[in-house]
Amino acid sequence: MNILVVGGAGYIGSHTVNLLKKEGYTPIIYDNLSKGHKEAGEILGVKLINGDLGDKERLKKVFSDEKIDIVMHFAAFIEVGESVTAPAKYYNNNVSKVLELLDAMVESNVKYFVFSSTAATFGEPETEKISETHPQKPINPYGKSKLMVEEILKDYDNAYGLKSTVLRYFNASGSDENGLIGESHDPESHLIPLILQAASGRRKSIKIFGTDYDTKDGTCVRDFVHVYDLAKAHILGMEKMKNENMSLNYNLGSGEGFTVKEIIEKTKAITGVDFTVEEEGPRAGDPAVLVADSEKAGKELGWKPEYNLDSIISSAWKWELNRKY
Ligand SMILES: NC(=O)c1ccc[n+]([C@@H]2O[C@H](COP(=O)([O-])OP(=O)(O)OC[C@H]3O[C@@H](n4cnc5c(N)ncnc54)[C@H](O)[C@@H]3O)[C@@H](O)[C@H]2O)c1
Ligand SMILES: O=c1ccn([C@@H]2O[C@H](COP(=O)(O)OP(=O)(O)O[C@H]3O[C@H](CO)[C@H](O)[C@H](O)[C@H]3O)[C@@H](O)[C@H]2O)c(=O)[nH]1
Repeated sequence: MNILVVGGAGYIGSHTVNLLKKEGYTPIIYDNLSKGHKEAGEILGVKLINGDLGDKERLKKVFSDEKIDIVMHFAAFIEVGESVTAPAKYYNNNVSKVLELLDAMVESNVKYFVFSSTAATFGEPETEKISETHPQKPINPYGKSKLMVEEILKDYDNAYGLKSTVLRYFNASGSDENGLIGESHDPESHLIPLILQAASGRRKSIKIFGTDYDTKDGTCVRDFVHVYDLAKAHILGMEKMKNENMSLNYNLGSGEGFTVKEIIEKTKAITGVDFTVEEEGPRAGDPAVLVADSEKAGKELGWKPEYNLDSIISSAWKWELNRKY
């Protein structure tokens, strides 16, 4: 099966490419390298086409030349804070350009689409854990842009029969256990890689954003899920969507929340480094608690996260100490 992985030179896309290849699929990366790393394609030995998501004619040619069966779509801008100050950038890349990709698919008769959505489509949680039936009321343009695509996908299924699997990740973390590929965002805004940069000395400290939340130690609670567990869910979701010719959606997390302070303490224990921690005011747009209810993915896909928090942090630490890009 030939799978076009749009945004496959980025963090989650590249780990999914690696798993797809290991499991016998033929992934081809399509990425404009605005944020991704061409080294990921080279290290994994996978063809990388340098192209933009919004280039419909180019995509149609790629679909035909490479005989593409399925598209996995990871490409997006991903910083919540930036989306508040530069919404046009987010609606353009995360919504308008996705329409070009979807239209290229419809015109080329490519019928299956796997979409990277996010817990940020839910906004402030109304229940302890967030299941697929939780209301979707995003509180920032990033989350809104992802929800818009979810809605567009329902209409494209009704009108054109384009089937999609929507996967809403909670906090993706961890890197390849062998240190082959890993998380490398510029700028980095994610908690675990930033803590590890404080441990390795690339950063002088880690700042805690907010210590007065209504949680057990006053810091935010998040649900961390290993990037290879997410990659596995892409394969399971894709197979079910194709076999049953139906559109699907799942929330993907471990179901367990950890506070920011707990993550820092665990990282100190795993790395053996006692780095500086500073306390700051809260970051705009951060819900206090985000924890997934992933029972539906368990029941329907047989998906269960295999990596715990320790293996998430230690795989990311290995990468931090020996980064290839
Ligand atoms: N990282 C997380 O914790 C997280 C959580 C929930 C959802 N997501 C979603 O998962 C997806 C992947 O996230 P990531 O952390 O791997 O991000 P990333 O920035 O590492 O990867 C995105 C890739 O898309 C490419 N890209 C961006 N715009 C493009 C365009 N117009 N044309 C072609 N390529 C383009 C970039 O060059 C990059 O390689 C995103 O859609 C993100 O919204 C991520
Ligand atoms: O230096 C830092 C960085 C983060 N945090 C805190 O750590 C928690 C996690 O922050 P991240 O930026 O790592 O992750 P988010 O939960 O904000 O967001 C991530 O998950 C979301 C879904 O839950 C979105 O999909 C988004 O793209 C993705 O970055 C937050 O409480 C944040 O305030 C700190 O205290 N210090």
